[in-house]
Amino acid sequence: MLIIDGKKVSIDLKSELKVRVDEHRAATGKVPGLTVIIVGEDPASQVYVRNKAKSCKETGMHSSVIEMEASTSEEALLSKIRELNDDPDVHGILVQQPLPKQIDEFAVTLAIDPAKDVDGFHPENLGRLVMGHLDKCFVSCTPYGILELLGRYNIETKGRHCVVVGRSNIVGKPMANLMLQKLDATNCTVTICHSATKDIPSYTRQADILIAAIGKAGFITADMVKPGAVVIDVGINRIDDPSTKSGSRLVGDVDYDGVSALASAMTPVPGGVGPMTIAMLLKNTLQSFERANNLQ
Ligand SMILES: NC(=O)C1=CN([C@@H]2O[C@H](COP(=O)(O)OP(=O)(O)OC[C@H]3O[C@@H](n4cnc5c(N)ncnc54)[C@H](OP(=O)(O)O)[C@@H]3O)[C@@H](O)[C@H]2O)C=CC1
Ligand SMILES: Nc1nc(=O)c2c([nH]1)NC[C@@H]1CN(c3ccc(C(=O)N[C@@H](CCC(=O)O)C(=O)O)cc3)C=[N+]21
Ligand SMILES: [Mg+2]
Repeated sequence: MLIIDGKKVSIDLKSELKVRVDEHRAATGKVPGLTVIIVGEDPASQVYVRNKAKSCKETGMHSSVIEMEASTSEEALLSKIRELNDDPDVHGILVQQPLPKQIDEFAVTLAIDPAKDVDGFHPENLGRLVMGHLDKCFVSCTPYGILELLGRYNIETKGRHCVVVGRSNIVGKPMANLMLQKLDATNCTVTICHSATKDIPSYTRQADILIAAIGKAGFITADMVKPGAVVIDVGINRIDDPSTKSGSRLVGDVDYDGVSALASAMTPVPGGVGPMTIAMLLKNTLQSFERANNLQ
C-alpha cells in the first residue's frame, strides 16, 4: 500500500512557492499578504490559524491575524472585511469557520471580494469551478490539495469512479465538481453520498477513488472499500486516548488499519490532506498577488 504523504508534498510545494515569492520581492519589493480573521476562542481553530501564519512566514509571505471577540456582531465583522477588501497590501482574506451563531456564514462569504477569496468559498469562485473556468477562480483549498496529491502521485483519474462521502459547501461539493471536470487530471464519473443516502456501502464499494469528508471517526471500514481503491481521508476527528500524553489524538473518517490492508494508496491522518490544505491556501494567496500585480 502506497502512503500518500501530504506532509512531504506540502513541504515541497511550500519551497516551490518560496522561490516565486523571493523572485517577486526582488523584482517588485512586494510580497503576497494573507489576513486571517478568527472570531472567538475555539482551541482547534486557534491551532489551524497558528499553523497558517507559520506556513506563511516559511514561504516569505506576509501574514496577519485579526482576533475578534466571540460576541462580535455580524456588522462589525462585515465592516472589517470591507476594510480588508480595500487594502492593496492584503491579497488573501480568510475568515476561520465555524463562526459564532449570531453571525451568518453566508453573508460573510458574500462580503469577501472574490479576487481575495483564497478559500474559494464565494459563489463566484464556486460557480466558476462548477462551470470549468478554473484558471479564473480560486479552488477551495482542501479539494485543490487533494487534486495536487493525486497528480503528484500519478493516480489515474480519467473514466474512473470517484465516490465522495459528504456534501458540504467547503469540501464535498467542490471536491465532487472538481473530479467531474473535463480535464486530464480529473474526468471521473462521480457519485456523492450524504446522510440521507440509503445503503452507503453499496456506493463506496464501487469507488476506484473514495473521498471521505464526513466528520465521523472511522466511518469508512474495510467492508465498504473495493480492493485496490485509492482512499483519501479528509476527516479530522479528535478522540480520547488515555495512552497518549495529551489524552487524545487525531484520527480521520477512515478506519486506517482495516482499510490500509486492501487499499492501493491512502492518505494518513495526520499528515495527509490537512497540510495540503494550508499549502494550497498559500498557493492561492500567491496567485491573488500575481493577478493583482499583472505578474502572470
Ligand atoms: N483536512 C482538512 O484540511 C479539512 C478537514 N476537514 C474535516 O473534514 C470533515 C468534514 O468537514 P466538512 O465538510 O466541513 O463537514 P460538514 O459537517 O459540513 O459536512 C459533513 C458531511 O457529511 C455528511 N454526513 C454526516 N454524517 C453522515 C452519515 N452518518 N452518513 C453519511 N453522510 C454523513 C453530512 O451530510 P448532510 O449534508 O446530509 O448533513 C455532510 O454532507 C470534518 O472532520 C472536518 O474537520 C474539513 C475541512 C478541511
Ligand atoms: N475559512 C476556513 N477555511 C478553512 O480551510 C478551514 C476553516 N475555515 N475551518 C476549519 C477547517 C479545517 N481545516 C484544516 C486545515 C489544516 C489542517 C491540518 O493541518 N491538519 C494537520 C494536523 C493539525 C493538528 O495537529 O491539529 C494534519 O492533518 O496533519 C486541518 C484542518 C481548514 N479549515
Ligand atoms: Mg462545515
